[in-house]
Amino acid sequence: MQATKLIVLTGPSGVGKGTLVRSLLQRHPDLQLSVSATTRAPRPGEVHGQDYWFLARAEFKAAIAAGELLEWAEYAGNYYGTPRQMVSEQFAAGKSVLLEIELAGARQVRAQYDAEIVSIFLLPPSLDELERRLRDRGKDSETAIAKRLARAREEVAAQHEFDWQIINDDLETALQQLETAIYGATSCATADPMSPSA
Ligand SMILES: Nc1nc2c(ncn2[C@@H]2O[C@H](COP(=O)(O)OP(=O)(O)O)[C@@H](O)[C@H]2O)c(=O)[nH]1
Ligand SMILES: Nc1ncnc2c1ncn2[C@@H]1O[C@H](COP(=O)(O)OP(=O)(O)O)[C@@H](O)[C@H]1O
Repeated sequence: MQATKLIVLTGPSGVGKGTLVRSLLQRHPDLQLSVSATTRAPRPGEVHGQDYWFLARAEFKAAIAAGELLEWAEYAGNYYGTPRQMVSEQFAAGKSVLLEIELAGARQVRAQYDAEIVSIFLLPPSLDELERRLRDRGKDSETAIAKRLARAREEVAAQHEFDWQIINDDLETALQQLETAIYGATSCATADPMSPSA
């Protein structure tokens, strides 16, 4: 029986957070992924309410004013935030919730909760490889890629604020290390992440 936790996964755009989270949720259906709100336009194939709650800027600002967001931040020209309600409901039901959010949001969450948080920073093998992944993904404009890479440098510099740092080089290895961070070493004897700093 696992204790209820708030799992915060952060890392530069293109590092592979979404890819790893999809595999993690398949292997651990008990885990609840928080669906964020954003003012970013949907990418082809993204579904409202599933990938994000896609809001107009005025709607997003109204949600902030009404205190509906647990945290929020501006990223590459758009707003992103975690709706508070889903997290509270799942927590009340004894379920662990996974937030896939950027650095400023992760800091806000850490300021509100303490003991029950597991914070994880996902790193690329190199910044060159990060750029390659962003380009190969083919979902962002050149301007958007440039903004994401600039932000990546700032985010990587803050990696030690997090309990765990995991390098997403080999996907399966990173997934196993993620499982160790969340569920403990007994569920996965092969992982060897850096030890928690907190
Ligand atoms: N603070 C915060 N950041 C978020 C939230 N949802 C997504 N993000 C982050 O916003 C950044 C941009 O997300 P997105 O436009 O989907 O690009 P992608 O991560 O490259 O696919 C990523 O670093 C996400 O982790 C949220 O609710 N709050
Ligand atoms: N370990 C990995 N090795 C090589 N490519 C990867 C790896 N993990 C993810 N990718 C690829 O990198 C790109 C960005 O991954 P994505 O999950 O969208 O990142 P994020 O959600 O962090 O922005 C995708 O094309 C994905 O297939």
